[in-house]
Amino acid sequence: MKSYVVGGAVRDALLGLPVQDRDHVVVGATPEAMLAAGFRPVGKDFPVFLHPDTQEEYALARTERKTAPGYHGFVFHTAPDVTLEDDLIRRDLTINAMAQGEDGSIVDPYGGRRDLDARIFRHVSGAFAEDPVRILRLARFAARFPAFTVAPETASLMRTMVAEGEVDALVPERVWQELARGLMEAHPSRMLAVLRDCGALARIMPELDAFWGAAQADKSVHILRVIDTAAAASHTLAVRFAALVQGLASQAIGAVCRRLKVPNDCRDLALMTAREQATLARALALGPDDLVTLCERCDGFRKPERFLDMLLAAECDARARGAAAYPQRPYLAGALAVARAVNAGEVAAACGADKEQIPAAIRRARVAAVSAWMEGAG
Ligand SMILES: Nc1ccn([C@@H]2O[C@H](COP(=O)(O)OP(=O)(O)OP(=O)(O)O)[C@@H](O)[C@H]2O)c(=O)n1
Repeated sequence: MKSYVVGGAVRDALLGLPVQDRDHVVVGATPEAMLAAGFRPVGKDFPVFLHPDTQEEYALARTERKTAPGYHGFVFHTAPDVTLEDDLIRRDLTINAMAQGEDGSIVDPYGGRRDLDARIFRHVSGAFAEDPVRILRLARFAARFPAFTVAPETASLMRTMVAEGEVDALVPERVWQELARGLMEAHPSRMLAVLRDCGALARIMPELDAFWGAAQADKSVHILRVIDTAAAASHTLAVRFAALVQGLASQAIGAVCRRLKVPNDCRDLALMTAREQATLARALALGPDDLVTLCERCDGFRKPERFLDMLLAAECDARARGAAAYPQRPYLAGALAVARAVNAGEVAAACGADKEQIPAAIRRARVAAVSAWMEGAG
């Protein structure tokens, strides 16, 4: 039996990047031999084992064949006569289809090194088309490695796959998982551009895809800028998602979130940011009463972090439009802090037995505090 490091670990090492996880392929072994060597079985779908000491994953070399649409329609074949080349040819991209032997030598039957040097995403074989997740993976890799371009034959294959409905067969969880990972990369705009080019964006998020319509050409340029602005500021996933979709109507955001099963925190922040856009734009002109109303409407007293996240997402939009600064953010954060500092317990106690008066009294105290703060600041 022989084992090799494969996939992302080889790619990243050759790119001079830190290697996170090392996956291994084992050739010439059987499950029984792995167990006898002390490996622990983990694979439900595939024969995968954990190394007894390093806990790294070792998979038996396998071939795969698609039998039905969607993510689960695969049968795999594993046997001691499945070669390393057999295993590598079923993989997605040439840059992910290299292996490294225990002696350090690189096994590269499909031109991965050449494509890595030329910064090209190229599919290894027709097997790429058997797994539509790979379209999303490629788009996500584009967000991570922005200098790479898509090989013309791979771009063409992806367009065919999309046209044949492959992307529609993906489960929402899987789509969101890849999108979310891509949004967290350094250049998410590249992911959107790749998805747009192959037609997948129109299937996954037609609401955003419409921004590329002729009359709206500058809108697409803007969202690409917004999302990269959010990434450059290292914002959280929720902020990045809100930054991305804030230009959509609430209904459209709701539709995207339902379709992709977007987590609640991302959805809620996106809806709130879109809803408050106009108010945030004129925040500096709001009076104390309106400022407190805004904080209340956004549930800022109970969820101040989300309020601040909304300001971050809105700031990305302003900066992507060329604003050198976004004074609304410190201003509204300041107003919320002052209003939150009002001791609601004390105000309530001062109301005595008249409990119905409490909410109005707390509100008055908050407005008074914000008003005093504005005078002090002004
Ligand atoms: N749909 C998929 C998923 C994975 N792979 C192969 O399995 C390897 C490991 O997959 P994974 O760990 O998901 O990705 P990495 O390439 O390691 O990338 P990342 O750095 O994002 O983990 C990939 O390199 C690729 O060879 C594939 O061909 N098709």
